[in-house]
Amino acid sequence: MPVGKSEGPLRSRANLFRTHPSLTIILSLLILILAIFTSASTSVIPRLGLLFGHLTPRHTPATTTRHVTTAATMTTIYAAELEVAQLAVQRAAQLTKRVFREKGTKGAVAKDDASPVTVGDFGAQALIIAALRARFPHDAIVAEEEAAPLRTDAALRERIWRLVRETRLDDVAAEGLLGGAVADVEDMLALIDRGKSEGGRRGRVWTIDPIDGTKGFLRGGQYAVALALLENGDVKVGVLGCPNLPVDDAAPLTADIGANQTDEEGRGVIFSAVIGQGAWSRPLGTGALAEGKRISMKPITEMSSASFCESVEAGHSNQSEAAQIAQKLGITKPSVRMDSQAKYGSIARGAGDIYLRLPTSKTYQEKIWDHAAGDLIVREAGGQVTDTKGQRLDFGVGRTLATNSGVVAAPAAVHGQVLEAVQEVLGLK
Ligand SMILES: Nc1ncnc2c1ncn2[C@@H]1O[C@H](COP(=O)(O)O)[C@@H](O)[C@H]1OP(=O)(O)O
Ligand SMILES: [Mg+2]
Repeated sequence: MPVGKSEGPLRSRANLFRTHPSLTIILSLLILILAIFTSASTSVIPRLGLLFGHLTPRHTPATTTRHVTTAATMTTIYAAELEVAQLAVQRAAQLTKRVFREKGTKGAVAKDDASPVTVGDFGAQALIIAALRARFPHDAIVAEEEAAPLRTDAALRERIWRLVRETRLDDVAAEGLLGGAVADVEDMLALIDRGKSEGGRRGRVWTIDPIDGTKGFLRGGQYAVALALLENGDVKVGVLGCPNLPVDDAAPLTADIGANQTDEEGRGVIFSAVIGQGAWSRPLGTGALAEGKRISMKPITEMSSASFCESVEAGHSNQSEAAQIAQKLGITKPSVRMDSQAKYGSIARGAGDIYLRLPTSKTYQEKIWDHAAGDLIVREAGGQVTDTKGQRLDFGVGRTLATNSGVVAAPAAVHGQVLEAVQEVLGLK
């Protein structure tokens, strides 16, 4: 092809740009915008969430693929909430694990209601709320602890601040998704006190138990870092970090699962669920989220070989009534006792079958942070969760489950049978 023929148009185009420099600028801008949008699916959109809170993340497509594993990449609904909640729990668990490894009192402080709280509870709560504030700044928060004891105790405050300052995920992008570090001690106190919402049936409310099962934590047993999102009173997202449970979903519940935990390698699991999307487990890590696996409850074919879980603390659940219920059902195995919502996670993945929580007092009201995540995880794994009257747990009443009494959680197919035995023993029929 003659050279002149192909050069002609090129030269005239070059002249056009020389005579109209604004065209060069417009073209460059167009190229830049195109480049941004093609890379947006992997980097830009998730960061917009940091600016616009829950408005953007709710509609985030599978943008966070590197961190969101199978569960979330399949759908966009609550994907950002699920990812942030799991990473926040994973980060908080790094702090609680550090405290757990300390021998002795683990910084235990007496609360007004005589229940213990540790430096781990305060620190984990601050870290989780920091992530929620960064990503979903308009959401309300119902959390177990408040900063008052720290404001009057400088040594305690400093100890917790050191833990908070030093705890971060070892994956820069994951840490970035949580909004980064807490600014200073005052900010830490303010974060802890953001958890004072009254909850209720309207809008988005996160509920946090930074260390569920504090007594188990102090004893060296099971505990959980619990986080759930309620919308108009219903649980939509639930996450439980259980640092002392085996990673393997198929590992049977041993009699000693609730005791003598040493935070050894190979343990630690995150359970998660999103409404209508199933329940998942994955290893509890230190950086980006590990790959998750779908979990489901084990069908009970023979009630005689079923196992049931209950509290270690006899003051939290009536153990003698539970034994009578088990006998009535023909269950032959002794109960598996463990602290915290690790019980919900354990039955959700089929390691155990039934969880009974039988009131020990007429006046105690269960707290929403002690049940919200576990309730959804079990229901999404094929279970049914009610109170001893057979009513669904109502998380829209306020900070407590004021209208419920106890918990009966079992695979859906046998829940009716279990509830009947519960009601017979408790004299509710
Ligand atoms: N009388 C009670 N009945 C039921 N649960 C209780 C009672 N007293 C305390 N709890 C709560 O039980 C939870 C632990 O449950 P589990 O026995 O399954 O590990 C804790 O959050 C604890 O709340 P708190 O932290 O306010 O003491
Ligand atoms: Mg608790």
